[in-house]
This record gives sequence, C-alpha cells and structure tokens, in this order.
Amino acid sequence: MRHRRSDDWTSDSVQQPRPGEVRQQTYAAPEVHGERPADPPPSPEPVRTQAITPEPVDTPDTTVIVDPAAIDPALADPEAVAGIVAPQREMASAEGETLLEVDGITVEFGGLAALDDVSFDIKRGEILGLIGPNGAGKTTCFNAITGVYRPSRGTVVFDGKLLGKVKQHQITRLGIARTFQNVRLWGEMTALENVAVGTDARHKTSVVGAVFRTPRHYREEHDAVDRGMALLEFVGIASRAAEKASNLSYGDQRRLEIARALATEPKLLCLDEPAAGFNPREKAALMDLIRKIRDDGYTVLLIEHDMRLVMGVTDRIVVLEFGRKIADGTPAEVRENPAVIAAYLGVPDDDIA
Ligand SMILES: Nc1ncnc2c1ncn2[C@@H]1O[C@H](COP(=O)(O)OP(=O)(O)OP(=O)(O)O)[C@@H](O)[C@H]1O
Repeated sequence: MRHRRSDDWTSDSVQQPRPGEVRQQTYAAPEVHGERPADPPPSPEPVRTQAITPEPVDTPDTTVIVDPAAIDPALADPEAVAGIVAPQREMASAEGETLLEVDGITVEFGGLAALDDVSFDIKRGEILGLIGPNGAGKTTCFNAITGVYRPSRGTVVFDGKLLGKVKQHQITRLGIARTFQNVRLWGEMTALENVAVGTDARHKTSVVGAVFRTPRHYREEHDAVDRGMALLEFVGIASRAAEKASNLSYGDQRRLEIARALATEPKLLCLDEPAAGFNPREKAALMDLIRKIRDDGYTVLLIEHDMRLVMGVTDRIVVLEFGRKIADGTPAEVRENPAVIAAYLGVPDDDIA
C-alpha cells in the first residue's frame, strides 16, 4: 500500500466535522500547516439594515425571521434575483474560453513540494472539480491561485492577466473569490451585513467620500443592501438576513459564505470543501446551488472530498496526488482512470491491470 485510504468513492463519507455542528464564527486564523490567514476584509462600514422589519418569533433573543418579499417584492421573483446576483451577464457569453491557466506551478515548503509542476486550465462557465487524497495539494493550489502563496516556479494567468506578484485583495478585484475549509464569518454581524461587506470590493467611494457621506457613498451603501438581500435570497437564506451569523445553523453559515464570496462579483468562485459536515439532503441542496451559480454566469472551481457530489456536479475533474496532477478529464473518464483508482484505494501501480 502506498498511503492511507482517503476518500470513499461510493459513500457520503467525509473527513470533516459532523452535520449540524455550529462552529466558531469569528475571523479565525487557519490552524492547519501554519498557513498564514488570508487578510480579513477591511473593517466594515455600518450597513443600512433599517429597511428590514424583523419579526421576532418564539425565541426572540436568538432568532430573527424576516420576509424578503416584504422588503422588496422583486425578491419573490427568482429571475429578478438572478439578474441582481449576476449583473455581468457577458461572463456567460464567452463560455468555453480559458478563464484561468495554471502552468507548471511548484509550491515548496522546506524540502517538500506540496505542488510539483502542476498545469491545468478552467474554461468560462465550467464547474471544475479539484480532487485528491488528503495532503495531495488541493488547498495549496487554491492558495497559489488566490495569492496566499507564491509558486516558486510556474505561472497563473487569470482572465488574460499574469497574477505573478498581484496581491490578494487585487486578485479579488480581478474577479477570483473563495470560501474556506473552515467557516470564516463575522459572527457578531448579521447575515446581511456579512454579505454587504463583501460588496466593498467593488465600491469606488474614497475614505473622504465615506467620511462626508457623499451621494455616491449613500448610493453604494444602498446598493450593497439591495444586492446583499438578493444574494441571500439566491443562496436560500434571505429570511435570516437580520440574524447574527453566529446564530445561523452550520448549513446556513456555509451558504452565507458563498453569498459573501459572490458579493465581490467574481468571475471565478473557488469553493473549498463546501459540503464538509453536510448530511445527504444538505449535499443535494448544495449541488443544486452550485449548478444555479454556474447557470447564473459564474465559473466554479470546487475542492470536495465527497465523490458523489463531485461526480454529480462537475463538468471536468483534475486529480492531484502527492502534489502532482495524475488525471484531468470528465467525471466518467476520471472514475475509470486506473491511476486515480490506485490513488484513492492505495493500490500499488504494479497491481493495476
Ligand atoms: N504552510 C505549510 N507549511 C508546510 N507544509 C504545508 C503547508 N501547507 C501545506 N503543507 C503540506 O503540503 C501538502 C499539501 O497540503 P494541502 O493542504 O494542500 O493538501 P490537500 O490536498 O488540501 O489536503 P486535505 O484534503 O487534507 O485538505 C501536505 O503534505 C501538507 O502537509
């Protein structure tokens, strides 16, 4: 056996926390590998939440339910919501063109090559799965794409631009957004505030404009609330808009993270194990949401251990093992690939028929 068995091809098994578990919601540094935490988004300005009329239910101290359609009747219309969520419809028009090109990247930690000469691309409008056993280099690859790590060799070109020394916040502005393996939300802020802050990445108001409350600043603040509500409706949690993020269920927190990432109006959405800790029903709902996101004009890069989910939702899959790419193809091709089967089942190459 070459290494431990990591994933189960046939079951819903995951290595992540249990379903329903509510996590620490403050912006926490990742504990794994001493990875430097991504810079938290800038301190949020107060978000105008007064448009919401909370209707307390049985446990008013902990639960706030709002009626999205009462805030804005347009939110009852899925088409209108989708239009607000993805205003850049031309994203979909270039479907099939290369959006991201990873060429020969190597990322080393001390003597260990966490990524070794890895190349692949992502087409516009595609859902690309990035899979591999534990420690294969998936998260490192995400980090190299999003500017957390600088590859020692190779290049990442996004939307025709070489990312090279581009800083993380600039990469967000260029159009790459991500979620993390461990939920990272502002627990004391409402769901709507968490999302509205995400729209800051697109705001043009200067500090001076914010201080003097210029018309543009008011307009952007107002737009942030409108778009924030539409995003919450899009991911299915608009009724919880006025609830503190820390009071949301674990599944809703995961959805909120996706909404916040979409708030930056990305061209590419990177999801790092979004189904971790989900039960089968939640996984099925997540697959529907990922398809909906793609259908709304976004391109999706997905790291996920759950094979049923990956096989069911992706258009193409890249497989890593020990930092190297061992396969790249459709789900059907990858499922039949002997090297992939060996990587997952721990079968020595020599034993593969
Ligand atoms: N900051 C770091 N310092 C040292 N080694 C690291 C660091 N980050 C990752 N590694 C190592 O690089 C390899 C790839 O790790 P990575 O987290 O990218 O794998 P992964 O495929 O995402 O794994 P998992 O599925 O368990 O999340 C592992 O051997 C890991 O221990």
